[in-house]
Amino acid sequence: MYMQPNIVDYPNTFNATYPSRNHEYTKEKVAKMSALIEEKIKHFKAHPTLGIICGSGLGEVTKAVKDPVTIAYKDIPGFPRSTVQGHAGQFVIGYIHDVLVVCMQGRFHFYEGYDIGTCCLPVKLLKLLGCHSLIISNAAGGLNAEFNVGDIMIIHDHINLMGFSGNGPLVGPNDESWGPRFFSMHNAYNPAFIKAAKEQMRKKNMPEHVGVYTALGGPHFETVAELRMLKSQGVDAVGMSTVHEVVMARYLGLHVFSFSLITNKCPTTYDGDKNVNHQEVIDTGREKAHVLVDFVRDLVPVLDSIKD
Ligand SMILES: O=P(O)(O)O[C@H]1O[C@H](CO)[C@@H](O)[C@H]1O
Ligand code: HPA
Repeated sequence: MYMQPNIVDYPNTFNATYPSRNHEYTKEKVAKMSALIEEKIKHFKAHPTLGIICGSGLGEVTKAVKDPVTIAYKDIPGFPRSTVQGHAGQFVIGYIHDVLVVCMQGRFHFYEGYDIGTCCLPVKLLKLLGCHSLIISNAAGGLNAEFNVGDIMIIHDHINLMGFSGNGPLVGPNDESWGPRFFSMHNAYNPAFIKAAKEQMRKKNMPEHVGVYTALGGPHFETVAELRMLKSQGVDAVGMSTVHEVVMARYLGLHVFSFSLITNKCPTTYDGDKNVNHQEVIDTGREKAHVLVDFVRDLVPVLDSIKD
């Protein structure tokens, strides 16, 4: 769906149009959202330090949270709503071990009709709530032949296909008080976090998959020709999220750990009946919920203790 561009008065000369509404999410506006949440969690007498964005069907990760406070997105004025099955549309805030975490059960996707800046608003909110690091999870199709359905792949890099064509969250005026105009995406996925996660996987006898993720605009799944192209370019897992959230997180100076649950295999041949569908994605998430809960629960204190 094409979004009506937002028209903004650019100083002095002309009206510019921007594909991202990021610049509308000013410090003042996002701070109002953050204040509403802070009011509901003030009994913790601490601010959350780690944000967790739950992918499609991966909301059960919140089972690891003790004494949770739940806040619906609809109760935060100006915050978008989740429209996709498997995204409950609420914050779940509480402790995992001794780390106060904010989980987002539900993210926003470009294909829902949100511009790419709005898809990244949650990252700005998590920053203002006090998070120094994020765990960003997603459900993804596996392109790497070594991956089985139900495996976890640690993301060590991405290809920003939507950003390639100018559809990035930071296109438009920049407010330096959030972050710099230009910044590096080198090692955007924190190497120390990756090392710690691999150690967890080894201890748990999980396959230690590490790979490259890419996101397409969706909502349709990919053709065989598209998947073959992506595979030839080094992509291991395919989804419709995460990449732009990671761009926003790095812009804001947040440390990132990200992983995909491989919910389906991506078909790269025309034979057989290999139709990917969203129900399969959700079902795999539910079936693997116990693995995800265990993985995230043990990872949180380790990641929280790594400050750079
Ligand atoms: O990336 P998450 O939100 O996990 O969701 C993935 O699952 C959905 C497709 O089934 C798409 O939204 C894709 O991006
Ligand atoms: O195969 C897929 N393609 C794109 N997005 C996805 N999200 C889950 N599985 C997939």
